Amino acid sequence: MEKPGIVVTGVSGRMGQMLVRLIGESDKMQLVGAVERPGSDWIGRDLGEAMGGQPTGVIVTDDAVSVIAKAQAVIDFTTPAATVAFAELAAQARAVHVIGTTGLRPDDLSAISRAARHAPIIRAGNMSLGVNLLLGLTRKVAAALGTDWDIEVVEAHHRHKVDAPSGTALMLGEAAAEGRGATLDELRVPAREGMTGARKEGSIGFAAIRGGDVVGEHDVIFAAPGERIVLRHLATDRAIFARGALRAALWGQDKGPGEYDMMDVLGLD
Ligand SMILES: NC(=O)C1=CN([C@@H]2O[C@H](COP(=O)(O)OP(=O)(O)OC[C@H]3O[C@@H](n4cnc5c(N)ncnc54)[C@H](OP(=O)(O)O)[C@@H]3O)[C@@H](O)[C@H]2O)C=CC1
Ligand SMILES: O=C(O)C1=N[C@H](C(=O)O)C[C@H](O)C1
Repeated sequence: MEKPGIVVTGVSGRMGQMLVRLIGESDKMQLVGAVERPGSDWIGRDLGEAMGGQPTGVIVTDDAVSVIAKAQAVIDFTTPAATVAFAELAAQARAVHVIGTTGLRPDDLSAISRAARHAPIIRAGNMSLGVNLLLGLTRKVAAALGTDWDIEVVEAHHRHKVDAPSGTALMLGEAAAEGRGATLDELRVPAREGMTGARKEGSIGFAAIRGGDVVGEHDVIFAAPGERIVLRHLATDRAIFARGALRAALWGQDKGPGEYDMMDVLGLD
């Protein structure tokens, strides 16, 4: 069988470049397209050269339609608006769409669900094995402890991150809420400031730190009088996310239309 052809969107970005490097090292897939934002100074350049290395023959384009039309998978770590547009294009091409983009709003998620009627979409706010294992642990611990244990999710990321709380923090909050038989919307407390009043029993709080080059750190804190449990994931290399995304692109090749996540890919559910 021929190796699946992959299009990477947002190729000049932190995740885009990491994906291109790992696809170059893989013998299971091939890069067939590199997409950037219209107006980017990478457009029209050889991708390898733009990344500071040898020419690859892949020219960076803003014409996503033409490259996605010949791809088996699109791997997408960009922005919510771009991701919604790519979901429609991938659906038209019946290509697997792997979405790592975070900060998606309810309208974006509805558009993604519509696209998933035509092709498989695999979306996760965190594609690492460690975080996806942590989701299960968080659900279990939350289910085992009563509401006298306060749950707080604290995350830290690099100074360039534009959304908060992180997609991972929200997934961890959802897992904790699920463990308590509720939805996150019911229990979530947004970032605190000012005279907030005392903590509401059973709520789930979030706090975000931004600075330097932190790749991604997440703590789920369970705090009770006299003791605390802290579940922690530390990412020190973006390759963990890219490897998960590549695995998802291959996993999706024989799947029908629908929405999937990394728990499905990793067989963790
Ligand atoms: N699920 C996961 O495991 C992970 C998710 N992420 C998420 O992935 C996203 C990207 O992160 P990161 O790589 O750090 O961000 P970057 O800003 O480094 O990369 C995003 C790239 O997308 C490009 N882009 C923006 N709009 C378009 C468009 N319309 N068409 C094509 N390309 C476009 C940007 O171009 P330009 O800069 O020129 O605007 C940029 O190159 C974020 O939402 C982040 O939270 C990150 C890591 C792991
Ligand atoms: O923007 C990032 O960098 C990351 N984003 C994802 C998130 O929002 O959780 C995943 C990871 O933490 C890195």
